[in-house]
Amino acid sequence: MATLLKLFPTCTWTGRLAHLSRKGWAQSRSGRLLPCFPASQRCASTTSYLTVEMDDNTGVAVVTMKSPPVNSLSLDFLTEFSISIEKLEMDRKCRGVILTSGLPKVFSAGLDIMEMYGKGPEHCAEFWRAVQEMWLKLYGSNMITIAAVNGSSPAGGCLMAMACDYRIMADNPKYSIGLNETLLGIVAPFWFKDTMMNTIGFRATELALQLGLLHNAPNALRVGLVDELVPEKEVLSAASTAISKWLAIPDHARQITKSMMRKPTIDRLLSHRDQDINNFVSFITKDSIQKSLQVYMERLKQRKT
Ligand SMILES: CC/C=C\C/C=C\CCCC/C=C/C(=O)SCCNC(=O)CCNC(=O)[C@H](O)C(C)(C)COP(=O)(O)OP(=O)(O)OC[C@H]1O[C@@H](n2cnc3c(N)ncnc32)[C@H](O)[C@@H]1OP(=O)(O)O
Repeated sequence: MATLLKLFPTCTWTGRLAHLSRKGWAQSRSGRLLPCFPASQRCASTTSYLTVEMDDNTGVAVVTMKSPPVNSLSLDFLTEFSISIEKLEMDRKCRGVILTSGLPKVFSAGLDIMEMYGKGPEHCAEFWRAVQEMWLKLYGSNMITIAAVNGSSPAGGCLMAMACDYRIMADNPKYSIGLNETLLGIVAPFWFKDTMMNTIGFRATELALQLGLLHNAPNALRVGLVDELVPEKEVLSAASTAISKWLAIPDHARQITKSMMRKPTIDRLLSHRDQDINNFVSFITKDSIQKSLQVYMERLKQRKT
C-alpha cells in the first residue's frame, strides 16, 4: 500500500484498494512492479478547490468545484482549474468532463470581486490572464464538456457554463444564470459577449447584456442558455446520460467540428490578449469603477441583514 501511495501521491484510488495491496500487481518490461487495476477503476484527486474523479471505464471525469462559500473564481481557484483541465486534456483516456458544484445552491458566483477591488495593476493583470486562460482551456477543449449547473451561476459562472458543450440545469426557479456585469457597473468583455452570442444569438444577447439579465431556470431554458432542466437531485445523472450520447460520436469528427465552430472566437481573443488585459486593468482600476464594486459588495452583504 505504501508503494502504491508513493507511485501515485496525488491520487486516491477508490474501489478494491486493500485487495490490490496483495493481488493485482504486474511486472513492467523494465522489471518494475506496477499496480494492475480492474477495468472499472476510478481515480479521484483532490486539490484545494476541486475534486477530479476519473472513470477509466467510461473515459469521463467529473470535476467538482468546492470553494466555499460560493465558488467564486479567485486567482488561485482559476490557476488550479486550468491546470486540472490541462491535465485531463493530456490524459489520453479522458474523453469527457462533467463540471459541477459541490456546494449547495451555487454553481459559481463568478469572478471573485475581491480580486478586482482595491488591487494594484500588476495583480489585476495577473488575475485577468488567469480568467482568459480558464476560458481558453474550457472553450477550446477537445474533450466533451458538460456543465451540470446545480445552482446559481452569475457572470463568470455563466461564462464557465457557456464554455461547455452542453448545459443541464436544476429545475429550481430560485437559481439564476446570466451575464449580469452591467448591474455591477462593469462591462462584459468582447469574448464573454461572443460566447453568449454563439450560445443564444445576437438579439437575446443584446437584451441580456444591456439589462444584466439573470434568467431563472425556466427562462434560461426558453432563451437557450441551458439545454435541459431536470429535478435538482438528477442533475449529475442527467449529465452522465447526456455525455453517453456525445461519447458515441467519433472523437476526431466531433473535435474538428467543435474547432470549426469555436476557433474564430478563440483566435479573436488570442490575437488581442495583451490588449484585453490592458483594457481590463485600466477599466477596473478607475476610481468610479472601484466605487461601483464597493457599493455592489456592500449591497450583497446587506441582503443578509
Ligand atoms: C471596456 C471593457 C473592457 C474590459 C472589461 C473590464 C472589466 C470588466 C470585466 C469583469 C467581468 C466580471 C465578471 C464577474 O464574474 S463579476 C462577479 C459577478 N458575480 C455576482 O454578481 C454574484 C454575486 N453573488 C450573488 O449573487 C450571491 O452571492 C449568489 C451567488 C447568488 C449566492 O447567494 P447566497 O447563497 O445567498 O450567498 P451570499 O450572497 O450570502 O454570499 C456568501 C458570501 O460570498 C460573498 N460573495 C458572493 N459572491 C461573490 C463574488 N462574486 N466575489 C466575492 N465574494 C462573493 C458574499 O459577499 C458573502 O460574503 P460574506 O462575507 O458576507 O459571507
